[in-house]
Amino acid sequence: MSESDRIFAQPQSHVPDFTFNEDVVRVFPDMIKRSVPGYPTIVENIGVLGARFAIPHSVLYDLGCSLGAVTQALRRHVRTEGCRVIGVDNSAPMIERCGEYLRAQDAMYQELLPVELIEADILKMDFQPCSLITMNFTLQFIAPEQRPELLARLRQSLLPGGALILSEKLRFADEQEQALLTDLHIDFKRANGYSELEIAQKRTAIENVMRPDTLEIHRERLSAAGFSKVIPWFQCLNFASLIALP
Ligand SMILES: C[S@@+](CC[C@H](N)C(=O)[O-])C[C@H]1O[C@@H](n2cnc3c(N)ncnc32)[C@H](O)[C@@H]1O
Ligand SMILES: O=C(O)C(=O)C[C@]1(C(=O)O)C=C[C@@H](O)C=C1
Repeated sequence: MSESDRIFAQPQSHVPDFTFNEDVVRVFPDMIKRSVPGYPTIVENIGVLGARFAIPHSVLYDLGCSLGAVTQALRRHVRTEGCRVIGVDNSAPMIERCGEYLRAQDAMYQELLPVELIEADILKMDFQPCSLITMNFTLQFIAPEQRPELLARLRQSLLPGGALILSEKLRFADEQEQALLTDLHIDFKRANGYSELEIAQKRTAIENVMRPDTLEIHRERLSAAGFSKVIPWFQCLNFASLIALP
């Protein structure tokens, strides 16, 4: 089982940039649930949405799969014949632990979709034709200047009738909206037991590596990448999920 997240509980003289290392992997399920409002709802419903877009005998990608929460939800909900899931992450400890979780799921249920796990940088890999791509809080960790090309390549690999499901932390152009939703997100973290020190040190750790965009920038960039329609289906505070159609 996953341990509780105490990573930022002690004062650090220098807070290093956040990485998905062994220490984070150990506490990740607890960390993401206590940090991202709506995370369990988003994950479960990506399984439900996935079932609608999955095309028989096609690939479903889970990019930045971490411990495979979305992959597991797809396996709970998608019954489309001949589909298989490919989970990709460039963190070796994530992929290793993800494999253990998926083997546990295999042992509990029958007739689950097959899964292939790949340790790779999504910026460097080639994508097969696919009916579903999920990036659940992954794009925000990709350098902004590399996002347009990645999205264009993903759009090219999507089959007609498929979809990209993109979940991201948002920022807001309107100052008041940005201030209120940031404060409410901090309230959410406090309500989940994080101290002021933990909240402050985590913010320092992620500020150089996680760069949220506004919904307007997401829309424009997805459209420039060739997506015909962008449909927000979930928002809780400053976290949202979008369906982008090819
Ligand atoms: C916030 S986590 C994703 C959470 C996960 N999708 C879930 O729903 O539980 C972001 C993940 O993206 C991965 N990642 C970041 N940049 C990547 C890249 N260039 N290629 C592959 N994976 C990447 C990280 O290693 C991390 O596991
Ligand atoms: O925005 C924050 O403060 C977060 O902690 C967010 C966030 C995320 O959105 O991925 C950052 C890193 C961890 O993966 C868990 C949550």
